[in-house]
Amino acid sequence: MATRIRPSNKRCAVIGGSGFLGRHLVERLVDRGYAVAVFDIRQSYELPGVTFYQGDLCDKHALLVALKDVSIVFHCASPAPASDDRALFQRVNIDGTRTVIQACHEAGVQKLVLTSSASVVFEGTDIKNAKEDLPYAKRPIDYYTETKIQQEKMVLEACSKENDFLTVAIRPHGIFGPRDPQLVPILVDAARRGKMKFIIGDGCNLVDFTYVENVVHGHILAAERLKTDSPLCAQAYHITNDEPVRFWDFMSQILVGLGYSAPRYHLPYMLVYGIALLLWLMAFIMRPLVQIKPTFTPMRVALAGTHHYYSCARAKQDMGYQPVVPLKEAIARTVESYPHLRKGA
Ligand SMILES: NC(=O)C1=CN([C@@H]2O[C@H](COP(=O)(O)OP(=O)(O)OC[C@H]3O[C@@H](n4cnc5c(N)ncnc54)[C@H](OP(=O)(O)O)[C@@H]3O)[C@@H](O)[C@H]2O)C=CC1
Ligand SMILES: CC(C)CCC[C@@H](C)[C@H]1CC[C@H]2C3=C(CC[C@]12C)[C@@]1(C)CCC(=O)C[C@@H]1CC3
Repeated sequence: MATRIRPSNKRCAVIGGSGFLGRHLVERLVDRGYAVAVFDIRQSYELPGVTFYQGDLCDKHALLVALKDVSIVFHCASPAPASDDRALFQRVNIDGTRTVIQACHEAGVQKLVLTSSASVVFEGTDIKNAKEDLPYAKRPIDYYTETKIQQEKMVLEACSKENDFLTVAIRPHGIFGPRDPQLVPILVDAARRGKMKFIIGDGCNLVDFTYVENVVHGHILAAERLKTDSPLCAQAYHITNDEPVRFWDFMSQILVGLGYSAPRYHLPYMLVYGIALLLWLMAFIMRPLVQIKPTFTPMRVALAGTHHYYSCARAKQDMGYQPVVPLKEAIARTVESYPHLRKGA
């Protein structure tokens, strides 16, 4: 019988390694002595110890080149949630993830760590300290969430101890930190256009915002603790800062840190949600004629006006997870990293 030569445990690949989370993950893996292959549709930087492979993850042949001699694959590529393009989400998150799994099998990869999302259970209503056993959203709030659910199911179902292929899913929530192209830039853009004067709802809703280095720490712990006899096999894990914060306090701290005023006036949640829904519908109908990108999408309004925080007790118990950067320090580091977005810059 032919024996399969095991690739070195220190060779890994990061699919989506040019993105916000992916690049932070790559930098930390290199610090820890891993040789890293980045597979991404674009190359955004260069780093010693990292080999770049540019390609679409739906292309198995391109993936196989990057996965040669790799033992661990981190899959953190996805179209941006704001793209709202159903066909693109289906192609990349569902068909593409199926291709990633096939390529892992063919390349002899032993571990696949998926970046899922805590929002796979979010339906637009309050979630308080939820554990991972909460059922997937029956009515996902957008195509992004819908396809993240399918993606997570597919990766966890692919776990097979017999075939020496182990999988685990990390569910972060509200990732923020230096170089994030979403949260801080969108917030500042809204503030600059005078749209951040209002608090949606009573402003008391608690939310998890997770510093990117904590998310990276969760991914690396998961990869290193994922073994045939460990409880991590085929499981999903919430990774948060473990410090739920009022959504509007968090936004205000970022805004004030960058020199903008904090929102002050309250608007009823249902009113804003109704307007956002109407705008989304109009944008959808007019799409063939003109591209409109509303700041306040139904998803964003739901996220801004409800509780959504998650327990990471399972990650603490099974992989010894603890956040490495507390929220206060994380906000300070983030604000400092965006000098170009300061008021007046
Ligand atoms: N940001 C957040 O708050 C949260 C994110 N997540 C998950 O974390 C992961 C990383 O998110 P984040 O870093 O914010 O996202 P980014 O958009 O910054 O990174 C994703 C990377 O994947 C690339 N990519 C997209 N499509 C393909 C493709 N077909 N083939 C190869 N590469 C592709 C992107 O390229 P391009 O930019 O050109 O599209 C980008 O470089 C995602 O899976 C996301 O669902 C989960 C919870 C919260
Ligand atoms: C205009 C303001 C009302 C809101 C500005 C901030 C928002 C852009 C962000 C607040 C919560 C964020 C969030 C995500 C994206 C950016 C926010 C909406 C995700 C949707 C990213 C992908 C996920 O998997 C879940 C995230 C939840 C929180």
